Amino acid sequence: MTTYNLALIGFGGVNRALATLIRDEPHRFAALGFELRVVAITDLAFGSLVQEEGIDLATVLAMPRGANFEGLRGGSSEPRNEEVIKNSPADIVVEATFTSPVDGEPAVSHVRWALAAGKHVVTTNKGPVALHGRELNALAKENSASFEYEGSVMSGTPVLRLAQKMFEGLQLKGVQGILNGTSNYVLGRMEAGLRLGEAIAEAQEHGYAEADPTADIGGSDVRLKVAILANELLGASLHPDEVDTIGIQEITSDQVAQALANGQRWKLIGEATRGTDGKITASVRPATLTADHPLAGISGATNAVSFETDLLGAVTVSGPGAGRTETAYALVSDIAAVDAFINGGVHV
Ligand SMILES: NC(=O)C1=CN([C@@H]2O[C@H](COP(=O)(O)OP(=O)(O)OC[C@H]3O[C@@H](n4cnc5c(N)ncnc54)[C@H](O)[C@@H]3O)[C@@H](O)[C@H]2O)C=CC1
Ligand SMILES: N[C@@H](CC=O)C(=O)O
Repeated sequence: MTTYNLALIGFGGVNRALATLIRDEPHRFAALGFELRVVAITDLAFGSLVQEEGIDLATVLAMPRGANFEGLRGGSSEPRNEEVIKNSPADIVVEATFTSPVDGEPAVSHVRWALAAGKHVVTTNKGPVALHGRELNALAKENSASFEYEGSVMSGTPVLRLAQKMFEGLQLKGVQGILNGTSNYVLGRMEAGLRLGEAIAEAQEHGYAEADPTADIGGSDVRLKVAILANELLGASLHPDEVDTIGIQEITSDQVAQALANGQRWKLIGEATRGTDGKITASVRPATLTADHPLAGISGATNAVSFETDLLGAVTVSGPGAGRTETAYALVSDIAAVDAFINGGVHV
């Protein structure tokens, strides 16, 4: 059976959930026809660790926050990201550091270094895809490497591959969705009477929120996702700055209660639409939806996206939009796509 060597860049909620799956559920990967070995980890907090024969995941997963890799063989308290990405014996670089909605860094550099070195990249980080997707896909092609990012939109729910594979022969006219788990969770908890700050703290505990949750609440997380959907599925060349964005930060508990009393729910809606002139316009804004709207019933960290098609009308997909293990699954599906790429199988 093929063994893929992984370098985990970022050892927070998502990559720790992936490491836990690799440690506890090797049969899941064996069923896909490969096994996974983590040969390197880097993280701002833990430093870096390289062990060619494979890192003992039980040991590193048991390390508390505040500890670092110095003292372990091949370990350092410095996060030597560039050295690890370029020189470790990893076949696949798993990028799950923090998302910058402004310039995508440091993740953009991580992805560039890996692809330029001919290493495959799987990532849940929206920044590189939304801000530099075209350039990075070209770099991947140039270096015969695979660049996979299913988890950049709607966590483990496979919206990108589903639309790319299953909507063949249809024309997509637009997409509209609830694309942020944290804000949707927060709005639901405000309906239950919590204050905004209390609800955000709960979302952080569940692992839904960004490192800086103003990205969730202020709409910049959805702006990146809308740009990705527009560029990947509608053939646009949209920069996230071109997506008019209003978040939910100004929505008050009174407004939430008032809407409920009127049979409505506040939702943060991201959309991209192809106009009659072919131009794609996109926006993110809060809206009150009546109960009969297909997105009104989407609660908690669940997300949903409606694809507006020419022959079927609206096709709506819903599923987890955030969560550590749910997002780690996106990486599993991306690694399976890398495997298919390497073996000349079906690859989107
Ligand atoms: N948690 C979720 O539900 C989802 C997360 N994502 C994305 O996945 C990525 C990871 O998310 P989480 O694991 O939840 O975040 P997290 O905040 O738990 O972990 C990120 C880790 O990256 C490390 N890090 C930050 N900058 C670094 C640098 N320059 N070098 C090395 N390490 C660095 C941090 O120390 C932290 O341990 C983010 O980009 C996020 O937007 C995407 C979909 C869903
Ligand atoms: N913080 C994001 C995580 C996934 O992208 C969210 O809440 O949706």
